[in-house]
Amino acid sequence: MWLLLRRAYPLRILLPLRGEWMGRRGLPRSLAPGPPRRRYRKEALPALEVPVSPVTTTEIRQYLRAHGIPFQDGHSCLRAPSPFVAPSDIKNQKKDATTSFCLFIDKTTGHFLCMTSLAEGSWEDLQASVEGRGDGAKEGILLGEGPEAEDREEVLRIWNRAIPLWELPDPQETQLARVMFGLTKVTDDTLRRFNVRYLRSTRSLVFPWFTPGSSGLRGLKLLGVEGQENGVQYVETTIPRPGVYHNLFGLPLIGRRDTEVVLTSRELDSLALSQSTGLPTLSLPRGTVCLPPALLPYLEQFRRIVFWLGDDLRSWEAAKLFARKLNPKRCSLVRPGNQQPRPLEALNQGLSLPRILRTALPAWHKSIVSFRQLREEVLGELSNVDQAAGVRWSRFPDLNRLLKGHRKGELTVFTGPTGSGKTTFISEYALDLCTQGVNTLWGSFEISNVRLARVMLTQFAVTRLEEQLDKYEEWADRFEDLPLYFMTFHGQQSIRSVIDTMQHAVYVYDVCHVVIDNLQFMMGHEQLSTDRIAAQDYIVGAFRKFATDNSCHVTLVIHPRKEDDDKELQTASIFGSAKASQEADNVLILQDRKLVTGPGKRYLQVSKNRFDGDVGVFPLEFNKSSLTFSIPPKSKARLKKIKDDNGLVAKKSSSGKKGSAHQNSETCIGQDPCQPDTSPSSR
Ligand SMILES: Nc1ncnc2c1ncn2[C@@H]1O[C@H](COP(=O)(O)OP(=O)(O)OP(=O)(O)O)[C@@H](O)[C@H]1O
Repeated sequence: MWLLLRRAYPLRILLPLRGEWMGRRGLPRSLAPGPPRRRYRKEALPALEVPVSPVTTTEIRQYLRAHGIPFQDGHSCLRAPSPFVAPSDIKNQKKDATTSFCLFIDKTTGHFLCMTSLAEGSWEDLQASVEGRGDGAKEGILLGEGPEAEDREEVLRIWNRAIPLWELPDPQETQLARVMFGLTKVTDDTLRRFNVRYLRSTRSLVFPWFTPGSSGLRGLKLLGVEGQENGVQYVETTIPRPGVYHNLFGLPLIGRRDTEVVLTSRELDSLALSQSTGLPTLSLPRGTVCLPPALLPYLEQFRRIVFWLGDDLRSWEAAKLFARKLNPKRCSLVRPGNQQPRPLEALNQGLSLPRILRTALPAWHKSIVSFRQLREEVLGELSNVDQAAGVRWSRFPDLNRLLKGHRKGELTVFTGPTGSGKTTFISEYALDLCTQGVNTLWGSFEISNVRLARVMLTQFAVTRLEEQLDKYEEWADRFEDLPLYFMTFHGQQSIRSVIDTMQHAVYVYDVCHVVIDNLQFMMGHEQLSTDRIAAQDYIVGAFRKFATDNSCHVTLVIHPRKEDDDKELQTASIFGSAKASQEADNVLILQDRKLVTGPGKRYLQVSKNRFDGDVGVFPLEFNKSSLTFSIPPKSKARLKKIKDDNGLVAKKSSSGKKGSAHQNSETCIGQDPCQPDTSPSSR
C-alpha cells in the first residue's frame, strides 16, 4: 500500500477578503466553530515553493526513456503507466490506453497525478519512486485522500442540512432563491443533474466537489448573495480553503469520450450552458483568478476547449493566460461584449448560447498578426476603457489619477533615497493591489520575509499589532487568505534563478505582479562601474522581457546613484545608464528632500507614465504605528501642474478631473511642495 501523506500547499488564497459576517475558514458565523484553533507558526506566511532544480520537458522525456518507461505526448502533460496503482487494481480494470497510461506528468513542472489512485507529487517524488529509493514519506505519495477530518465533518454537516431547491417547503422561498441567484430559467432537472442544493440557514447555494471517479464528497462551495448599492454581489466560501479547493464543477458529468468542453468561471454559468447547449461544461474553482496546474490532467482529453469566462476585460485576459497553459492551439475564447454577456445572463436575456459559442475566436496567434486578428481585441479594450486602465488602488487615489491603474505586462521602476521608506511604501502599494485579487509574488532580497510580512500585516490591519496580540490570529487568518507569495531567496542571487522562480509562480499560481526589492542584489560582485552598468542593463532587459512575455507586471526597486544631498531625485538619478528608465513603462520616485515639511512626510513623484503620459507628484503622510503611507481620507489635496523634472515649480492649479492633465504634463497633488493654493479640493 502506498503511503498517503498530506502536504500543506504553499498557496494562500484568493477570495476577496471576506466580510465581517464570515468566521474562520470563511464559514458563515452561524456555522463557524468556536475560538480560533490555529496556533502561531513561524512559517505561517506563505513562501513560494520552487522545485529544487527546475525541470524541462526534454529532461522529463530523457529520464522516462532512460528508465524504459513508455509515454504519450499530451497537450500539457506526458502520460505514462502509473507506478502508483496496485496490480490488483489494474486487473480489475479494462486494459486500454486510458487506464494503463493513467499517470499524468506536467510538462512544465514535472508534477504528477495518477488518475486511478489519485496519488500526486513533485518530479523529485516521482523520480524517487521510479528508482525505488527513499522511505514512504520522501517518495511523497500525496493527497489521494479526501479532506481533513475537521473539514470532512463540516462538509457532511452542511451537505446533509442542504436540500434540493424544489424540496423547499415554501414555494415563495423557492421563488425568492431562484430570483436571488438568477436561476428562474434554470430547470429542476439541470439542478438535479449537477447535484446542486440549497442551505436555508445561510440562504446559500451549495455546489458539491465529488472525489473523481466516486461519489465521495471532497469539499463544497457555498454561494451567498449580498445586496449592494447597485445590484447584488455573490460571496463564495469553500471547504477546504480556496488554495486547495480544486473542484472542476461538472466533472462527474463528463464522459470519457467527450472531446470538447466549455470552461466557465462560475458554477451558475455552467448550469446555464449545459441546459442551453447540451455541451460538456466545467467551471473553474476560483473563476478568473487562477487555473491551478493540478487541474490540467482532467482537461487533457479535450481536443477543443472554449473559454467563456465572463463579460469583462479581466475575463478575457484571464482566458488568454489560461489558454497558454492548456496549449493555445486547442483553445478558443468567447469575447466579452454587450451582445455576449456571461452564460447565465445570456440565458436570462433569451440570447442563443450556441450562436455566441460559434463566435469564439481562436486563442492561437502566429508570430505575425494582421489587424483582422487584432480587431476584436482592440474593440474589447475600447469598449472597456476603465478596465483597460487596470486595477485601481484603493488606498492611493492620487496614484489612480496619474497612472490610472495597475496593468498587466508593464515594468515599473521605483527609486528613492537610501532609508527613505521605499520598501515600506512599495509593500503597501503591492498589498493594496493584492487585497483586490492581484496575485502577487515578492522577491525581498534585503530584508527577511518574516520582517517584510510583519510590515505588511501591520499595514493590512492598519494598526500596531504588537499592542493587540489577541487580535493576531484573526488578522493572520485573513492575511493568509491573500494571493500572496514570497520568494525564499535572501542576499545576492543570479538573475537566472530569480526569473526561473518568477516563471514558475506565473505558471503555478497565476501570479500577475512581481515585486523585486531590489535590483542591486542581482548585480553580482562586479567592481568596475562599467561592468556594473552593463550588468544592470542586462537585468533590466530580462525583467522587461519577462513582463511582456508573461503579461505580468514587474515592479523593480533600484537604488539611486549617489547625488548631492540637497538635490531632488530625477529619472536620471536612477543608478546606471538610461536603460532602466527607457525600458520602464512607469517610473516612480519617493522624494524626501527639500519637499519635507514635517517629520515622516514624503512625496511620490510619477516621472514617467507610458500609458497616458500624465506625470506629477503627491504627498504621502507616514503613520508610524500602522506603517502606512496612504493619505487619511479627510486630508485635503490639490492638483498642480509643475514644470519639469529638475525643479518642482508651481504654475497653476487644476481641478484634477479626468483629462485635465495632458500628455507629458506634470501634476502636483497636495499643498506642498507647491505654493499654498486656495482652489477647491479635487478630492
Ligand atoms: N516617511 C517615513 N518617516 C519616518 N520613518 C519612515 C518613513 N518611511 C519609512 N520609515 C521607517 O524607516 C525605516 C526604513 O524604511 P525602508 O526599509 O522602507 O527604507 P528603504 O528606502 O527601503 O531603505 P533602503 O534604502 O535601505 O532599501 C523603517 O523602519 C520604516 O518604518
